Amino acid sequence: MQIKECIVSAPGKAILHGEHAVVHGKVALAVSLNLRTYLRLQATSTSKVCINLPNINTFLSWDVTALKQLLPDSGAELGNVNELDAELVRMLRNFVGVSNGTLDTRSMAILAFLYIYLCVFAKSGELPSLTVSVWSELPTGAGLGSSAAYSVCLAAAMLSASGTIPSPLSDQENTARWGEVEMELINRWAFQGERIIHGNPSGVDNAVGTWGGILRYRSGKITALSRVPMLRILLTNTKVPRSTKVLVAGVKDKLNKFPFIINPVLESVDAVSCTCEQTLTEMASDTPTPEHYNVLEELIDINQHHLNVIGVGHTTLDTLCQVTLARGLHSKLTGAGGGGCGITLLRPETECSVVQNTIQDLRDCGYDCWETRIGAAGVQQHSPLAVKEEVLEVLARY
Ligand SMILES: Nc1ncnc2c1ncn2[C@@H]1O[C@H](COP(=O)(O)OP(=O)(O)O)[C@@H](O)[C@H]1O
Ligand SMILES: C[C@@](O)(CCOP(=O)(O)O)CC(=O)O
Ligand SMILES: [Mg+2]
Repeated sequence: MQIKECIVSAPGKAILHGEHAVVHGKVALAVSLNLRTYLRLQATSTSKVCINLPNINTFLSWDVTALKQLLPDSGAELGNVNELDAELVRMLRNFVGVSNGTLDTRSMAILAFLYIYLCVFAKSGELPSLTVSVWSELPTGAGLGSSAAYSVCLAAAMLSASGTIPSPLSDQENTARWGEVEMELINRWAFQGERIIHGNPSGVDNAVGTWGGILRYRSGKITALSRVPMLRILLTNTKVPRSTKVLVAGVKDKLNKFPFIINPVLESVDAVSCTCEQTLTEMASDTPTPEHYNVLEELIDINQHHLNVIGVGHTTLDTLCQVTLARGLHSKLTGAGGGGCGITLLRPETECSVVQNTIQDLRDCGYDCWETRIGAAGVQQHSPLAVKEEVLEVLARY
């Protein structure tokens, strides 16, 4: 088989409103970030499959012959793109030696890689030897969708390398995007990767990683919001580690235990997302007014309280809210919570000195804090010429 080498990237995301509620069929609004995960796939003649994941200090390889033994004898279809093949996941767990229910970050990343590799290449008839290296600008496990960006890159690279989807790069272009049909397929395989890492993902993160921009997401229905004002957002990483899988499972337990208490909270989060969407649409079609920003701030405060009610807050996130409020700015957690990252809305009239002082206050708390640009492009393929030198250097190191 002729393996097509490639470099792909996908963005991280911030959820404006609707995290957790979206897992239970409610609306979420999410934006892509200008922080990306990059993956380089190279063909080799070593008869080995190698994976290099420097962000999580994981470097492994397997003989292709050993991996072939995981394929069904009968030539039966392996891993349907629309559902997770539980038997294959069980075999892979045995193969890499992890127990069911493990939360070990490395194991999840490896399982997702092997699962997508086996399913995609088994369909194309042959398991090739190759080396995959992944490097991300995103903090891992901090609420900015690193797992989804990783899964989107895995899906795009393997579908492209196997020839399942064509390369979008032309001679004149150094960076290009796939068409709708290919992106749909990338998104579906990425969702299976997210399932392995998260347990029960809503699919919003991989949708943003694939399409980029600003999306409304509900039960698999993705709507791109084309008319939105340019929002200025501060991102703060409390650096408290947490696992999306554990937090999502915790909300489910609470919902099962107190359905009449938690369901109305999730309904209210849904209404917050819808009101935010309406406000953003109004702001884009008219000149944004201070009153619009007051509404956005109130929605942030309401949602942050709701997220505390459903048990995904953290004292460091409370501190983030208090510190920014002391400077007149409103914050909420973003992603799964329990630590990780929060977002702070900046108003157009917020003075530069206020932003700088807020960033310093948050850094004094031991947090990372920076202003971000939202709405970056979704999954892309790059020629080496189009990749920043420092990223290429890390990818080429292994
Ligand atoms: N660059 C990366 N390299 C390897 N694995 C990654 C990378 N980024 C994310 N992952 C996988 O995703 C997991 C983090 O996912 P998650 O808990 O959902 O946090 P988040 O998606 O908010 O960053 C990691 O433990 C790892 O398994
Ligand atoms: C909590 C949730 O809504 C978002 C999780 O995002 P992250 O993995 O924390 O970046 C889960 C999901 O939508 O699958
Ligand atoms: Mg995640």
